[in-house]
Amino acid sequence: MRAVERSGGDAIGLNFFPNSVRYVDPQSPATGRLSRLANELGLLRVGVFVNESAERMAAIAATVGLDAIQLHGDEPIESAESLRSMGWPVLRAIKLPRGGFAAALMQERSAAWVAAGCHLLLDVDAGSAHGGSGKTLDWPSVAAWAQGHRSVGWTLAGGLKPENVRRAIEATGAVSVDTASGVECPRGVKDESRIRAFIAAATG
Ligand SMILES: O=C(O)c1ccccc1N[C@@H]1O[C@H](COP(=O)(O)O)[C@@H](O)[C@H]1O
Repeated sequence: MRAVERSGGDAIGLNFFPNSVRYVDPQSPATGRLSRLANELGLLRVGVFVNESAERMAAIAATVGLDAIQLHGDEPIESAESLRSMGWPVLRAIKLPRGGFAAALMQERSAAWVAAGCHLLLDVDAGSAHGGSGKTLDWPSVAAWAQGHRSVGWTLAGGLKPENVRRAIEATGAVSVDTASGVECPRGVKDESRIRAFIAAATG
């Protein structure tokens, strides 16, 4: 976490999906300590959830101390509306095919979430794993959609790593990027040098 802050990163993700290799227990004192340290370092704390009720997400967010909630499953739009009405910033993962996709598909999958006040997180459809696939999107397709939707807030995710994040930014015009597996070695364990290299490549 200190590597994120020292290198100029601005957020961390706390993953509350029990099937994920990155899962952290919301009841564990260690998770609360992690959250407090992130807050002291000025990092935004994003909770990653899959198919939890809005009430449970809000309760975990309040207990652990989160700044935003990332919906990365098949949640209904009502979950986002409910969280937004409670004042929580919401990021909605829009899961897209690996190959090229039409801007109309992206529009169809994202319009209601934008209308509900969500920030979009564009990721590859990882099936039952939901996220953390390490696979990249078709960046030209992302760029084609983004050019027509300049007022929409979005973040690029999906297989980003030190070796490709600069190319991804240049190809898509992303102003914010997110990664999970791309800064790990071995899988599931964050690697300080990869975090530094990722942020340097993204911001350089
Ligand atoms: O990381 C996970 O295990 C995960 C599980 C379930 C939902 C989301 C998850 N992570 C998110 O997936 C994207 C892409 O990950 P990657 O960079 O391709 O490894 C990432 O932004 C995480 O927020």
